[in-house]
Amino acid sequence: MNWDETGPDTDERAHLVDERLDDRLVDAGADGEDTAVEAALRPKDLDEFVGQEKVREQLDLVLKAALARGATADHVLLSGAPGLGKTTLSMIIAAEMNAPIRITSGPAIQHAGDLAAILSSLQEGEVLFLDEIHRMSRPAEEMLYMAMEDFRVDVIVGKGPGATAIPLELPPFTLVGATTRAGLLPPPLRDRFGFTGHMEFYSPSELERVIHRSARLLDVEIDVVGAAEIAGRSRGTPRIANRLLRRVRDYAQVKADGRIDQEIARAALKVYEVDARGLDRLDRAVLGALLKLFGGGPVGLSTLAVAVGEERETVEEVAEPFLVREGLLARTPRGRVATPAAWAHLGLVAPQHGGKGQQGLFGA
Ligand SMILES: Nc1ncnc2c1ncn2[C@@H]1O[C@H](COP(=O)(O)OP(=O)(O)OP(=O)(O)O)[C@@H](O)[C@H]1O
Ligand SMILES: [Mg+2]
Repeated sequence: MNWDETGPDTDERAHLVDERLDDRLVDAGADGEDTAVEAALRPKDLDEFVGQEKVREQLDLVLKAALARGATADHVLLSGAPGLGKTTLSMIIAAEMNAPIRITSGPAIQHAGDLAAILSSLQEGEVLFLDEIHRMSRPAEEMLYMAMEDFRVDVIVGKGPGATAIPLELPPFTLVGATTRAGLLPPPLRDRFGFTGHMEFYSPSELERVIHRSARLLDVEIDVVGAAEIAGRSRGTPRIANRLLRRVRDYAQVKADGRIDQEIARAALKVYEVDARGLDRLDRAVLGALLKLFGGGPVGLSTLAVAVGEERETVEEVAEPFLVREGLLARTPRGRVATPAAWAHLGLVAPQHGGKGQQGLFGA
């Protein structure tokens, strides 16, 4: 039997993975605590927004030009991994345009009627932020095409053969769509955005600036090396940087005088098992199994998952993306393979022949 046919479907899988992510300090998704404090840490205008130079510069032009023309800004699509600042940027767009913002998300719009209700209540120039836009229902998506292009929706009245479409004019508005999966957007939708900003991972020095800024807002004293230490472990993601900062602050308050320096940051992140490159226990378990049990691979995903006592999905979707991004692990047609950097990172010595021992063929 094919595992894929009997395994959980995509939604169940996402749920499984979500649960698994909940207790991870280095997960880029927002947890309850993040949501509560993020509002306070969000930059309020483009100047305060750290990094993303290209997107910022391009967006600045789009917005300034619209303001100068006294027009509503073009629709904006923001794509990028979780925690890189899409929601933040959408709020900045509204602020820069001196416009109100309405916030909703793809999963919240089940029926086209839900979207019609939102669209028809927009004010002129309002920013509509549609988070997770790739998760909208098909009929809503089609309604959105027309709304974006012609500022018009057809409201269907009645059912069956007697149903009639009543066209409804909409005031001009700016749609800001956000997605972590730009590839899942149907091309007709993607094409209707006047501007698409791809958010990149942040450099360590950009994250240092994020950390210093947040520390100021949280009223925490932190020195340059302490901030660098946290930045280096934040996986290129401001949300993780802010979260690690809060955990290090806890440690500094309980174990020291509240000030954060390199020593405090290191000791705190040791307690939370986030290593110098930002790998946590799960990441290291996967990498450790690959190296110690399978000689660096190649080994199949299922075998690797069993070896670390995790679900396949957890290994594939939670641990691997970052390991691949860091150049520690490669996915090959024959299975998972560790890179020389992985051996070095775990302080192990690779066997001769580049680690492609015969034992690796078992799981492939
Ligand atoms: N460029 C930035 N400068 C400073 N802080 C930032 C920046 N980008 C993001 N942050 C901080 O990171 C946190 C997460 O950002 P945000 O919620 O905008 O991410 P997101 O891309 O919308 O994530 P998700 O995909 O999970 O919705 C915010 O609290 C914000 O303070
Ligand atoms: Mg968001």
